[in-house]
Amino acid sequence: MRFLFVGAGAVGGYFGGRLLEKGADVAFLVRERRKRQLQERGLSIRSIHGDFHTKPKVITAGEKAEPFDCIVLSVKAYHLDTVLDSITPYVDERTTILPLLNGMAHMEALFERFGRERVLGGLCFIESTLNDQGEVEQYSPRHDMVFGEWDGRMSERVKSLLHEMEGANMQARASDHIVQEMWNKYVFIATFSGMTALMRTTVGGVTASPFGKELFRRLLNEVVSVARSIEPSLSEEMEEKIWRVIEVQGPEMKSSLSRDIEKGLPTETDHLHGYLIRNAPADLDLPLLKTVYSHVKAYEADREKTLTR
Ligand SMILES: NC(=O)C1=CN([C@@H]2O[C@H](COP(=O)(O)OP(=O)(O)OC[C@H]3O[C@@H](n4cnc5c(N)ncnc54)[C@H](OP(=O)(O)O)[C@@H]3O)[C@@H](O)[C@H]2O)C=CC1
Ligand SMILES: CC(C)(CO)C(=O)C(=O)O
Repeated sequence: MRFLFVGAGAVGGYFGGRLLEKGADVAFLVRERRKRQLQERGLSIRSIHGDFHTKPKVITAGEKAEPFDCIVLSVKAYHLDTVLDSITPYVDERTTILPLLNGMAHMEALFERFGRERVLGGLCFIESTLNDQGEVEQYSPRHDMVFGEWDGRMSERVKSLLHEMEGANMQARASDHIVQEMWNKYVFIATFSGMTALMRTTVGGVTASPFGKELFRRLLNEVVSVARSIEPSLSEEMEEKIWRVIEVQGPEMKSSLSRDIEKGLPTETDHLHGYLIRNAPADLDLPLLKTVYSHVKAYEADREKTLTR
């Protein structure tokens, strides 16, 4: 199976690298600067699960290549529009598109562009980042990728993807309820990234602060209320289950959105928090979610001003 990972960042670089390590056929679609970096220094993973270094195959948008069997999307949400155009030449009837982005809004764009039958649901649970040398640093015990058909079928393509990933130094799992799992992850990350970004600290820093735990729980409650208004099939127990997941995170854990703020980069708050607010019923009171969103948007506006000065 030929894989194309779109973006060789924290997530794509990690999972694409792990598949290369096991001998899979993987190429990365990257932009010029990252291409030069990967050609000069190679792809390096520094991880609690073991380091790995390789010289990967890289292509840039527009370069000639046969369509791929599986295109894994691992870019930030605000790069998705450009990426949809870039991958179109590499998609044909054999291609499966597997997005690993946090959130849900990208699914609508993918279904619209490529048709539902081309796209799997997907998510990952991993804490990783690119350091200033362009190496992937990976910290969390979990390095999980989950994917599945939108209707829950255990299809042949899901089985063969799983087969390709077997034996790689990562946890790959097929899900027969990927919609619920993606929402669970979305609710988790909207809450987790929201609180850690708002308070500019780790999960342990939030919960040790005077009202941190209480605010965390209230934000979770708001996010679950919106999620269940958008997707009524979501289970009633999800709030309790996600709270338990938040509670067992290591105290040093941070979100990729917080790391982006620390690095002075744009964030996915429009995709994560903005999407929920835009799609919430008008009478739902969302004071904490709106505080998170306004806070991160204010950071983004200041960042823009500094860049244009
Ligand atoms: N990091 C984490 O711990 C986790 C992240 N996620 C989610 O995974 C997704 C990806 O995040 P993450 O890997 O952290 O992000 P990164 O910013 O680390 O990586 C994204 C990569 O995409 C590349 N890119 C951007 N535009 C293009 C383009 N047009 N063509 C090719 N490559 C492009 C960027 O390359 P460059 O700018 O160098 O050109 C960058 O290296 C997000 O939705 C995030 O929320 C989910 C779970 C955990
Ligand atoms: C919280 C975490 C690390 C879990 O995968 C994540 O999804 C993110 O930071 O974007």
